Amino acid sequence: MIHVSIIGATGYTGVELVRLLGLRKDVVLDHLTSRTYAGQKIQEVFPHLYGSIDHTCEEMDLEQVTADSDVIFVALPHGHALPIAKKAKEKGKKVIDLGADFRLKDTAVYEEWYKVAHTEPGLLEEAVYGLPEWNREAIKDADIIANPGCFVTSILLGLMPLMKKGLVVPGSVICDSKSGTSGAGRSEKVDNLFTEVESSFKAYGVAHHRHTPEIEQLLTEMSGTETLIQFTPHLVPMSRGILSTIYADVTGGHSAEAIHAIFEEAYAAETFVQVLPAGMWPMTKSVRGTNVCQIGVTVDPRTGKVIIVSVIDNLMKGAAGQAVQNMNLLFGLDETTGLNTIGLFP
Ligand SMILES: NC(=O)C1=CN([C@@H]2O[C@H](COP(=O)(O)OP(=O)(O)OC[C@H]3O[C@@H](n4cnc5c(N)ncnc54)[C@H](OP(=O)(O)O)[C@@H]3O)[C@@H](O)[C@H]2O)C=CC1
Ligand SMILES: CC(=O)N[C@@H](CCC(=O)OP(=O)(O)O)C(=O)O
Repeated sequence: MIHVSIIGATGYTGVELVRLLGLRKDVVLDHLTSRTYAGQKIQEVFPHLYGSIDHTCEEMDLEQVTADSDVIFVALPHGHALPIAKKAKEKGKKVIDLGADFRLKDTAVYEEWYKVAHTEPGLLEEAVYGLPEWNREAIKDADIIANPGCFVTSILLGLMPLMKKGLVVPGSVICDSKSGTSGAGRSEKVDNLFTEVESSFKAYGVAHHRHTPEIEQLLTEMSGTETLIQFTPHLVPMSRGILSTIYADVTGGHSAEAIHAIFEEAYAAETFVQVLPAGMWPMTKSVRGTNVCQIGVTVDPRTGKVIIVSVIDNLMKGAAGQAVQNMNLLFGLDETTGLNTIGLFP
């Protein structure tokens, strides 16, 4: 049995972890923490869990959580995973952080983009970036896993086959991403009110979104060449889903067929990345509720640009699903355990 605690179990990613792990026969949910709902049954806070998950939310007692758990999922705002990971490490327990505290390797970059002091540079050095399709072997032996950002996952999976082959012209990448509102979390924000979001569509974080350095760090690692990108996120009136359209110049004048073949080969063995046949383009609804990333790719023969369209469910492959995939790897399980579902369509 794997003993699991979820810190921040009443946020959107936390409750998705509860949904994914709560009925597993090989998992015991030890502690579900929340400040607001401490003392309340989670099935009363979230009626979709009614009759399935009987746990009561509690305030976090870090000593107890780290004593009881084999793995601790941290689904809190940035900065809050640092003391938890420190205590877990002292007690020899694993941490999977859904936030950004262990993603950026340079503390100065973290502090510049997140405006939070990084108090655990030593732990940062040993944390492993949790994108299994890139880093599978390292994840298996990690103590601290930095689960990637949601936009980041869609963009990295979209570009990885070309970056690994060094085919992308540095500085040419433009990432244009759209997210549903659950990407912003469950706390009250005027920007996420129905009346603000409904019948509308807007860009935000233009030229300064905090996923930019994370994407650049990973693309640089993948290609071995310092890579800057242009990234613009947008908010669209849907609850779940991310669609990223990525444009890049490639070296060597490859045809659409050749580029498509590179993607098919790169992901042939990957359960959670599906390269669609030429001419078929992904939509967010196809991956809703799944841990799958679907990718469409072509080359525009007029401009020579590669166009990649990548979709994920931000709460699944973009957060909780990927975190469970990482947990499966950590505990030597089949990576797909508990994640084999087909999307909810329509
Ligand atoms: N939503 C998404 O699509 C994705 C989110 N992430 C990241 O995952 C983490 C969780 O996100 P998400 O679930 O959306 O967030 P939510 O805002 O939905 O939930 C946050 C959770 O943390 C608790 N919390 C909030 N503030 C504090 C605090 N100051 N101290 C302790 N607990 C706090 C909340 O409960 P309470 O206030 O009751 O304690 C709640 O359980 C964040 O770091 C986010 O950036 C990553 C990828 C995708
Ligand atoms: C729609 C929306 O607001 N999305 C969030 C991204 C959430 C995410 O991936 O989380 P991390 O903060 O863990 O990187 C945003 O743009 O900030």
